[in-house]
Amino acid sequence: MTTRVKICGLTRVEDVQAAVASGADSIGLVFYEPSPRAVTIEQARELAEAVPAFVTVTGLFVNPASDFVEAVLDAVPLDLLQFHGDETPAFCDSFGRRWIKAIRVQASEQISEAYSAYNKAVGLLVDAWDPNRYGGTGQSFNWQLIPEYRPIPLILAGGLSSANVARAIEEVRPWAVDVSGGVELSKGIKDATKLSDFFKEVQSVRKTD
Ligand SMILES: O=C(O)c1ccccc1NCC(=O)[C@H](O)[C@H](O)COP(=O)(O)O
Repeated sequence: MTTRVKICGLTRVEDVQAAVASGADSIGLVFYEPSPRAVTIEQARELAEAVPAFVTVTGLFVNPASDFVEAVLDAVPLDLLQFHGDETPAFCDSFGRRWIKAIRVQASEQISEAYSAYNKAVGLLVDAWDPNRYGGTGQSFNWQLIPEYRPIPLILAGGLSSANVARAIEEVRPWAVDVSGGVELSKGIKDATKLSDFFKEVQSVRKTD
């Protein structure tokens, strides 16, 4: 099976272009001010305009106010919403858009519970737990905690890079992988060589399937 790739935390048009040229299926824009990868609505619109047909734009939020999500949706052509905080299923479902729920994994049961609770999501993103940060930590977690039963497509995130993504795909068999820090030069600035190396590794598994 082909593994999709989302590149998250883009802040520059040239990085969007490099990610798309490398083969990204989705571009993630962070609408969470404390993040070093946060974009303004104006910046996001410019970045989204650089995304061609058949590549999706995902807007990432952490415990946002409804009004803020609505304001972003009014200005930026987002294909998907990604909720990375403690949002309820009803909140995630209240915008009339397709959405992904992200959880920070500490135990296997958490994933099964999230599958039941967020059953209207189009993807469940599993990321590393960090007591102080909601995501983009550059840390991986114990992939053995991920159950085989996946009623909703599983997106693997957390500390992925060209050094471990092929092994991650072989071991976890996710629907998609999501990466931010592993393809960066510095926070919010992507590195074209790291992007290209990342995709080569993903491709290497695709070829052996
Ligand atoms: O990227 C951030 O700064 C961020 C901040 C708060 C919540 C989520 C955030 N990023 C979410 C992502 O989708 C990242 O791609 C994911 O957490 C993996 O990040 P990394 O471990 O750096 O690859």
